[in-house]
Amino acid sequence: MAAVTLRRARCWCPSLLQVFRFPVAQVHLGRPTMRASQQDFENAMNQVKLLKQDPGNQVKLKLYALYKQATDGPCNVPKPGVFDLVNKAKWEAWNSLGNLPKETARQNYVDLVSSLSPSSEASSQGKRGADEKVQESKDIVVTSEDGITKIMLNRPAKKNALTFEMYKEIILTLKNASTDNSAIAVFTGAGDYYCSGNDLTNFTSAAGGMEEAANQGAVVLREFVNSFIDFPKPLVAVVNGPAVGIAVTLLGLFDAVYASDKATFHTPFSHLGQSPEACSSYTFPKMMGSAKATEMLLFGKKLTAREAWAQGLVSEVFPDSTFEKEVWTRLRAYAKLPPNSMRISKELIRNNEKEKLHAVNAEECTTLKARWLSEECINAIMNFVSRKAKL
Ligand SMILES: CCCCCC/C=C/C(=O)SCCNC(=O)CCNC(=O)[C@H](O)C(C)(C)COP(=O)(O)OP(=O)(O)OC[C@H]1O[C@@H](n2cnc3c(N)ncnc32)[C@H](O)[C@@H]1OP(=O)(O)O
Repeated sequence: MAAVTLRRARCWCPSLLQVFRFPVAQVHLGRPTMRASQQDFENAMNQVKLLKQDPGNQVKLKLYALYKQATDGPCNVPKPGVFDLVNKAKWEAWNSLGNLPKETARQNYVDLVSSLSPSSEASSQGKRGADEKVQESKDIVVTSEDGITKIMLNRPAKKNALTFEMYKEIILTLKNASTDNSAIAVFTGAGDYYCSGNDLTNFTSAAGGMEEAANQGAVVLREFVNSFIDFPKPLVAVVNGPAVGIAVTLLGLFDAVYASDKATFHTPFSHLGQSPEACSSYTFPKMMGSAKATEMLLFGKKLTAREAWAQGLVSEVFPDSTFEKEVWTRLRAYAKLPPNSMRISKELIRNNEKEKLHAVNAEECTTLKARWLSEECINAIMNFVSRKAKL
């Protein structure tokens, strides 16, 4: 009979652990099996504690599921309720293993941990060093050259989805850029996406539960959007690929938007049980008329770059093959224009509706806070999370 002592792991980011408190166990299961032995299993559990980098919620879910299957066998406990987000995701991950034999689960656990082990971390870091990409690990890369502050969303493996930390970093970056020596500020994305919008695990991985996360989310979002409303210099988006959610709605607060013809613009708020943000409930109908804004903001119609141009959301579309070269050449020329003149002209344009934009932002944040706690939204987010958990 197995004797299992549960305790909490102390590794990676504490807030993530609070979410997926998968047990690190001292397990005595008796005889070793033909494949991964009990000792291998225990070693793997210890290795997990030594990981320097958070492997992400999906991997943690997988580890949790394999651990439970290896120790308790197939999942036969009741499914947690719809509002018990974390336990429901864990249950789904475990349940998805069906009747996988304990020995196989144990072997899979050992294999998974070994793929995350410090030696593989070290070798991948070594590769990065050889490429001299010093800032590779940062999610927001800020550079300043030729009068341009370039703000690159740099989380390509997650399609540049925005974490809470990234929102906060961007607020600070814009604050710095508003007083630095550059003439203009430019946002772009690393990899094939511009940005896939809000990281949908922001809420499932919040330490203090959904209500606390919704409160904090609304405060951060309001400040985040305010920093775009108030940014004093020309703000340009170089949309290198698909944009989703808040990455699209924010564009209504930019001064110019240049898009590759591979870019798409998608705001699936109703699909997510959410509502528009970044002042788009005001800027989109004003820009494209209410019929077209409804198709995007209520029905989640995805636009091509050319359609977005036709609606006034995009300034100009470029062939992907020449996009980077053409756009940056142009931006370098714009950045040589007299900066004070550009700043004053922007102020004239923006001052006409700054007050209105702040009021809209406040109302949208209040509305969203309630949406995040709704069953429609919670279900949509959990569907996304659990879809991945089953991979
Ligand atoms: C302070 C809080 C403010 C909140 C403001 C409110 C903002 C609202 C919004 O922005 S709503 C929009 C939210 N975004 C989405 O709904 C997009 C969700 N993602 C997807 O639908 C797809 O991932 C995709 C279409 C962007 C890309 O699909 P595909 O090409 O098939 O790639 P993958 O799905 O395999 O994605 C690769 C990898 O990235 C992870 N990922 C992508 N987008 C997100 C995201 N928005 N949140 C979290 N994770 C994301 C995805 O899970 C994969 O990870 P994995 O490799 O499985 O670990």
